[in-house]
Amino acid sequence: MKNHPDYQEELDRLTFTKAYMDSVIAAQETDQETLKQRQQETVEALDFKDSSLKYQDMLAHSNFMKMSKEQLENLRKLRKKPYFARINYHRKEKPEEEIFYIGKVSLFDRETQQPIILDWRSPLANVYYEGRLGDVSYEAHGETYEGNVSLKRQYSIEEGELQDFRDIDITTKDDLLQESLSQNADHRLNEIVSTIQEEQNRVIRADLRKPIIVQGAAGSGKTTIALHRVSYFLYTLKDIFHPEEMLILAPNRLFIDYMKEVLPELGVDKARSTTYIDFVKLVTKHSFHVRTQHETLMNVLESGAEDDARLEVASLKGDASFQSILDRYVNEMKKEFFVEEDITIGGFRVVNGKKIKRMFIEDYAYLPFYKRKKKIRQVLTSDVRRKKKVIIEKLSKKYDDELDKALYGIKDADKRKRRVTFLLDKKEEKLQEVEKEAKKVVSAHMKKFPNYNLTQYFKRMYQDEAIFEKVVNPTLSKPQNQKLRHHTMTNLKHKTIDAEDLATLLYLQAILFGIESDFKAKKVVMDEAQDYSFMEFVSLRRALNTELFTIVGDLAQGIYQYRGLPSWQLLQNKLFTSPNYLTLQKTYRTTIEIMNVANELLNYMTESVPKAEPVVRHGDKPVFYSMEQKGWETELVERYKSLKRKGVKTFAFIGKSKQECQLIYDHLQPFFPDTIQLLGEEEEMVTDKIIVLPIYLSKGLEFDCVSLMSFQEGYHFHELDMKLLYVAMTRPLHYLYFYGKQYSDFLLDHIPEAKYL
Ligand SMILES: Nc1ncnc2c1ncn2[C@@H]1O[C@H](COP(=O)(O)OP(=O)(O)OP(=O)(O)O)[C@@H](O)[C@H]1O
Repeated sequence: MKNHPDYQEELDRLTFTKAYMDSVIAAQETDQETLKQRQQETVEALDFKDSSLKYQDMLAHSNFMKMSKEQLENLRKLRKKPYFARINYHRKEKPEEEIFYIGKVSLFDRETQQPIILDWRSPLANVYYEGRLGDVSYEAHGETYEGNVSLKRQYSIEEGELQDFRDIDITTKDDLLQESLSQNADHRLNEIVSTIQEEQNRVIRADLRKPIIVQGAAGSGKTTIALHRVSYFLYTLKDIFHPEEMLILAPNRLFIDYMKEVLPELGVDKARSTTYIDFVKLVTKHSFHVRTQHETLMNVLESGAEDDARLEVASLKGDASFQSILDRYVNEMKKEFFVEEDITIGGFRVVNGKKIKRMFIEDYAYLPFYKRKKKIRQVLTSDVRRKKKVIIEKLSKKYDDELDKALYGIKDADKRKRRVTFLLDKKEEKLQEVEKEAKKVVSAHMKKFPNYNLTQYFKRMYQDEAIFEKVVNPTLSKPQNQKLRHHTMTNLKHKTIDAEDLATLLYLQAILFGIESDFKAKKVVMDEAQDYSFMEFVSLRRALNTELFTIVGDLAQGIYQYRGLPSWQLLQNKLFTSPNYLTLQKTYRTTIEIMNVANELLNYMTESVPKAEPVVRHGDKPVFYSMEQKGWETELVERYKSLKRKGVKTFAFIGKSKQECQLIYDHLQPFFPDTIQLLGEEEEMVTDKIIVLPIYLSKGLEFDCVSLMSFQEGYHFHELDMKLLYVAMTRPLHYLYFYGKQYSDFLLDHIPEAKYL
């Protein structure tokens, strides 16, 4: 690097950038006098010549910047690595080529508006990610700018010191990517802004106003890219969207913790990240116990009862056809709001019943039913108040006229007195009656409207046989009907619902009661999206009333296939108007040797998902170790120690089910007394421990070395087991081992022998 002709220039640039950052940081912290003095010192310390004047100027401007605390904090962090790339770009309209340095956030010279660092999310930075050298164009503010890139350079900067830099051209492979992939996993998502690849960049920057569905192979960067898209979204639409309006849905809390590590870096930590189960609980405030899809999966795996009615019912409740059942139910419930009686006070009609019904059906049709009810109450209250005044005036006038008549028309004093007293009393009584009636009439009328809560609505759908039959019959067969009702009613006796009922709750909540504005996300990101049922998508779409979904998943990893999405087409055809659909085929996590084995399983799956293409990185072939051999545990310990010595950091023992994991833990704990952790759903991973976890919890995670273990539960040659195995096999970065009784425990008998040892 030191012999490179640009070495000095690069060194100077880094020194200047750091000095500039220091000035900006100091400007926020220090008083102006001290600042001037400090700047003077910094300028004197900079000994590069040509551009020093320009730099001095820039430094002098740095104190005008006003920054938020957060920006300042970011700047401090970034000082260690201000930028990671540079482009030399000649825009057609400009007289000469310009140099741009690209980093995680932008920094501008206040006076000239020239970028000192260009944000990776800015339109111009797209040029770095897309294509290679030569003619390129980029879009900003609806305009296309043509130009030419003559240089793309990557930097490796550590603790503020330039370690290395190299140029990318058509022939050189992406060294930085290779280097980054060869590192160890430390239970967190890596920083990848500097190595985002072209196909990934397309996902990040795809039209932000449209929903996007991404089918991506295991390890293709779906999670990472989805989060970068969030960051890009917030940057590009910062004036319109706030991070709080963003909802990120992940499969479990463990995964959320894992994601959160990367969120602050991307500036999206204020987004709400949660699971679908927790989100529905928050929004609907239901108090049922939820039997999760994970529990169901475990039951299936541990009891082998795959034709369980529970699975069939879950599949029915998640299916697209269930929406018509719910719509029919909602329609039935709607009829109860058609209250058509007039409102009268003192015998006068004050509101026409037809008008009240019309308010519900037409005027407030855009509102949820109970919000309409509330509006109607408001309108009726004000109508009654207004009309009451008129009635009182009319009545008063009527009695006053009669009084006049009595006073001036009745000659007999006694008669007159009686008549006047009578009229005065009558007037008083009538007016009081009107006042009294007016006070109560609206409340009394509103009682004619239904008044149930969400739980009651949910129960009623199943408990009221006539309604149930009416709404379900057109869609389901008799036996399906019976199973659905029987299963749900049994659940309800135990105050329990299935995870698949949550979509019903959210759907009903949205239509009947509406969603509190605090929970109304405008943009939704769904990871591991293949595991959501169609109705879960429908319920979110309906509840949040937005099309802005980023949906990433992999059908080959659909281990909840009894309820999950059968294809992405369903979303494309039935849920969104014209979503973008993109695929990510290259896989970055694991080595060619491991992927070669995992890819074999895809041949046997019913979904036609393309095979993952590993980025060129070789490693050891996966190895099978027999548990029949005496002393295999001691060998395992030795293997572990040797890998540790080699610098391998994270290890996982993965079992098919929770039960299997308990066996793994119990058996191996004596061999790793202080270094093994059996992971539960609510627990955090302890650093430096070997993690024992079931496949469903390993989703989305990665480890340097993964050992699949089968004490009791082997994998069978059918769809679910192949998917489970595929998920497990694609977790390691570097090493994959199988520990079992025979090769067939891991379906290795269906995989060419040459691919493993
Ligand atoms: N462009 C990239 N540069 C460097 N590393 C990358 C890049 N893209 C992805 N990776 C790395 O590849 C690994 C897999 O990424 P990620 O977990 O986002 O993939 P995924 O598609 O969600 O995987 P899975 O579906 O198997 O859970 C991570 O370690 C990530 O940092």
